Amino acid sequence: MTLAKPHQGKIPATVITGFLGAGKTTMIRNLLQNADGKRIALIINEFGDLGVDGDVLKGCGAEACSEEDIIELTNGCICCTVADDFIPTMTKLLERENRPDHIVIETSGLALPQPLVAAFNWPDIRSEVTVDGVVTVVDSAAVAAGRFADDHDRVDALRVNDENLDHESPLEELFEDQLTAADLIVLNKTDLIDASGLQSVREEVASRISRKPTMIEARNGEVAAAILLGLGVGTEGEIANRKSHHEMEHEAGEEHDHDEFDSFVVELGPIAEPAVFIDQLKGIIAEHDVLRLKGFAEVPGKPMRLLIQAVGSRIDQYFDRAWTSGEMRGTRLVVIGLHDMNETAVRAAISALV
Ligand SMILES: Nc1nc2c(ncn2[C@@H]2O[C@H](COP(=O)(O)OP(=O)(O)OP(=O)(O)O)[C@@H](O)[C@H]2O)c(=O)[nH]1
Repeated sequence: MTLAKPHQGKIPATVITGFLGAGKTTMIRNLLQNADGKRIALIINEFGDLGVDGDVLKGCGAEACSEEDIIELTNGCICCTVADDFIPTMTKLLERENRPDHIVIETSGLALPQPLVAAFNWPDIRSEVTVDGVVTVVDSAAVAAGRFADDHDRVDALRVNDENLDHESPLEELFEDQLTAADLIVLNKTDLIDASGLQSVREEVASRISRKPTMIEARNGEVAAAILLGLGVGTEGEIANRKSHHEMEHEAGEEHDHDEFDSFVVELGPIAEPAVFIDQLKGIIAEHDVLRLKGFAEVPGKPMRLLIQAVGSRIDQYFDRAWTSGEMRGTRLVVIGLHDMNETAVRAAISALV
């Protein structure tokens, strides 16, 4: 007698999480371009108002995922809008005649994966979909630089202004919460550190979780589709044992929110000298400890728009596609930082560059 597998017939869903700029969108883009014939539906959740990730992925031209299979959830972090946004989106997706082979969900870099994974236990979802696995992408260079460990001074400073701030460093906590949820950890950006740095990153990551999920290394999120989409875990059944700091605090009567982080959009005119602009932007990011900055710029005389991606003060830029005829040209950048970031000063400094 063969026993039916518990997940048989259900659509597998992979949850991709990881801190701001770790390389989630890059990994998904690579996945869509190498999806081994699978039809993938993509749900993208982003912190910040510009929808840059969705735009990057829609532009990647992969057959595995047509534009109508890319659904953007922009109404805040997915972990806080599960009932209002995520469940109705999933229900609609499941009602489609032409169902996907696999669902991939990119959480915002600030989201806690736990409430999202727990939502797969809702009866209407559970009967149709299972969580194949949670993949946590790690920016190895940021870990090696102490991004998630050494901001205790900053937290102490924040605490002086906000006596309700009872957590350890918000970055450190979030980093641990995203690792705690993982079935697979991808140590990304290995091109930016050497072998001994990478070994320290492995040790640091391992020290922050009690379970031992598989860790693999990657550059530019290049991980085979068979690995990413073949974990077969059924994580919804295990997530109750992978509690986040926030869930533990919630059980103690505290609410969860994202007040520790802030984002805003800066709109500018054309950028005449991109190289000079980027160079000066680096200085502003470092001075104000901006965590993430991304968006598109208009360069006079160029038919293409310039994609600008900053993670800390490391900035990538390239012309990603031509402006379309109906599109409003201009420069729009989303800026994300901790809630004590001085928005007025950052806005003024960036605006003064043009
Ligand atoms: N050097 C290097 N850069 C990388 C690698 N992976 C991604 N990047 C760059 O890092 C930046 C952020 O990558 P994304 O894929 O947008 O990161 P993300 O996790 O989706 O970011 P958020 O959605 O904002 O949280 C981009 O400029 C990427 O090109 C890598 O392995 N090495």
